[in-house]
Amino acid sequence: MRILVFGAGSLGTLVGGLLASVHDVTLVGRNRHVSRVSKTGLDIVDAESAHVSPAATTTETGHDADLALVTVKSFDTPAAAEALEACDVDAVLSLQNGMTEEVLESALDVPVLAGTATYGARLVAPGRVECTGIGRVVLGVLDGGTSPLAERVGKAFRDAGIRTLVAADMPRRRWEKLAVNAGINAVTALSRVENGGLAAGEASEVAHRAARETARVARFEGARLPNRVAREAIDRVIDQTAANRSSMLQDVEDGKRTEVDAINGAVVDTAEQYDYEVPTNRTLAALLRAWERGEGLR
Ligand SMILES: NC(=O)C1=CN([C@@H]2O[C@H](COP(=O)(O)OP(=O)(O)OC[C@H]3O[C@@H](n4cnc5c(N)ncnc54)[C@H](OP(=O)(O)O)[C@@H]3O)[C@@H](O)[C@H]2O)C=CC1
Ligand SMILES: CC(C)(CO)C(=O)C(=O)O
Repeated sequence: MRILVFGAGSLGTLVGGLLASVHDVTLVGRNRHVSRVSKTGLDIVDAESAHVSPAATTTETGHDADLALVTVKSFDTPAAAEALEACDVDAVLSLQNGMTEEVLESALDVPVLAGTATYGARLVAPGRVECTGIGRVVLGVLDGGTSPLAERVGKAFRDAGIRTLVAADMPRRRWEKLAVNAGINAVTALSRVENGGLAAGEASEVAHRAARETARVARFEGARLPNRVAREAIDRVIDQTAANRSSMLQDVEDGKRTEVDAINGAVVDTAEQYDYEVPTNRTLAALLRAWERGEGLR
């Protein structure tokens, strides 16, 4: 399969690098990283280990591929969609956190698959990515159900050794992931604790309230996500990733823009459509945006 990875940062480089062992992969990313990959290849280290040589470029448009994998941060999705409009790709798959697939779907006239990834990735130097945890990719049809395209993409991922599930219930899974991220990411970023710090105590209660609100909004949207399932999901992730510093905590520590708009902000925006109040998500979003507007960003 010819695969274009749009956004060769941590996750895109890891997944694109793994795919490159059996597929024809082009990474679209930033200068120092892509020029190192073009010259000497890419090292994948830690939980996965490989040396691969995908094509790599800073050129965003004019590519021809069977699949474009979108792995930019959520706030860069509109720009990614605009660039992909000027490419010839047959299908798109997002592995981003937050509700980004709708942005891609409204801008592009090719099928957009939904995806979630629980692999851990960190681009530690140009041409070198750490796999900090082997997780799983779950992908499928955005509105649910099955399709030959989703099966073909799932097989392409599995052929490359990536643990992958093709799921027919992506709407529920996306909301479940959003509930987990709405609870864990903002709370760990604001309280500066690792995920395990939310196992008990006041911050844990805030995280659970945010997840519960998200589950309620998911049900308004027609997703089958009872509060109990959302609670079990967040508890499971807190337990399994206790030592993790969430991606939003890392962004705050690095003085970088966060994905709050696509996570807690998306919960608030959707809740408004149903005249439903989500005070915990609203507060978390307001505090993170205040940090972003203030002295926080470098
Ligand atoms: N890292 C992980 O372990 C996981 C990440 N995710 C999700 O995956 C997504 C990506 O995360 P992550 O990989 O960590 O983020 P990164 O910031 O490491 O990667 C995104 C990369 O895309 C680049 N980029 C943005 N716009 C363009 C463009 N127009 N052309 C070329 N390159 C571009 C960015 O460059 P620049 O910074 O210079 O703009 C950056 O290098 C997020 O939604 C995240 O939540 C999900 C699961 C795990
Ligand atoms: C699941 C979780 C919370 C793991 O840290 C994550 O997705 C993130 O940090 O963005």
